[in-house]
Amino acid sequence: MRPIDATPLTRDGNVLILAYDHGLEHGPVDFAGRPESADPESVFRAATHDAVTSLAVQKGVGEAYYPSYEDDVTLLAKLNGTSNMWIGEPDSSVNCSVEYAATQLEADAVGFTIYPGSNNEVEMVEEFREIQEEAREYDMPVVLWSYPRGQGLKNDTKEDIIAYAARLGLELGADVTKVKYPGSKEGMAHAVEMAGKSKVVMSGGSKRSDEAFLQSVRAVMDAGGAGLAVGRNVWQREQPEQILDALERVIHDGQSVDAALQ
Ligand SMILES: O=P(O)(O)OC[C@H]1O[C@](O)(COP(=O)(O)O)[C@@H](O)[C@@H]1O
Repeated sequence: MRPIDATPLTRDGNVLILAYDHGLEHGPVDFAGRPESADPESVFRAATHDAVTSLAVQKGVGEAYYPSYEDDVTLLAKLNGTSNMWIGEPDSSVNCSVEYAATQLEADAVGFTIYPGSNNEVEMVEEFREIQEEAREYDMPVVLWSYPRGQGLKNDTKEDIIAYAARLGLELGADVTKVKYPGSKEGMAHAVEMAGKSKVVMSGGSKRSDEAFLQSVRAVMDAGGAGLAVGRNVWQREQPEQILDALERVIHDGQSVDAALQ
C-alpha cells in the first residue's frame, strides 16, 4: 500500500500550489482585471518560479500548454470542476480520469473537490473514493479541495466547520487537504490538528492587499499548516513574480511579513 505522502508536491515539506482552474469555476470574469491572465502561458511561466511546488489546471489547459513546461513545472491535474452557470445544489462534474491524468497529461498529482453538506455529498465522496484508490496505484499524491457548502451551509468558514473539512481529508485519504481560512491562527491550528498526517493548505480567496494576504499565509504557517493553494492573489496581480518572491520568503524561508515585503 502506498503510504500517505505529499512529497512530490512539496519543497522541504511545504506546499505552494498555484491554482488556475478559474476559467472553468468562475469564468472570464476572473481575468478581467488583468487580461494577460486569460492566457495560460502567462500562468505556466509564473509556475516556473522556485516558490511554486505545483500548478493545478483542468485537463484541457494541461493538454494544450503543459508539453512546453514539463521540465519546469509539477502538474496537478484537477479532475473535477463545474462552471458558475450551474445553479443547483453544489456539485462538481468529473472531467478527467486518474489514468488519463497519469498517462496522457503526464501529471504528477491529482486534485478533486468535494462539497460536504451538499445534497450531492454522497456521490462526490464516492467519486473521490475511486480517484483516491486509483491515484494510489499510480503513486500520485491526491489533493482534496474540501469546501463545506450547500443546503444550510453557505460557503461556511466557521472554525468548527473548517476543522471538520480538514478532518475529512484525513478520513478520506487525501495527502493534502485544501480548506478556506477560518479567520484566525487558532482556528487553523485546530484544523491542522484534526487533519493529522494529511497536510493542510489554505485556499487563497479573492484578491487582497499584499499585507493582508501575507498575514493570513504567515498565520497558516505559524498554525502548523503546510502552505497555500492560491490563484487570484497571484495571477490577478500585475507582477505575479513579486508576490511569489514574498510567498517564497514566508512559506519556504520562514520569514515575517515585514521581512518578506522589504
Ligand atoms: O469555489 P470558490 O470559492 O468560488 O473558489 C474556487 C476557486 O478557488 C480555488 O480553490 C483557489 O483559488 P483562489 O486562490 O483564487 O481562491 C480555485 O482552485 C478554484 O477555482
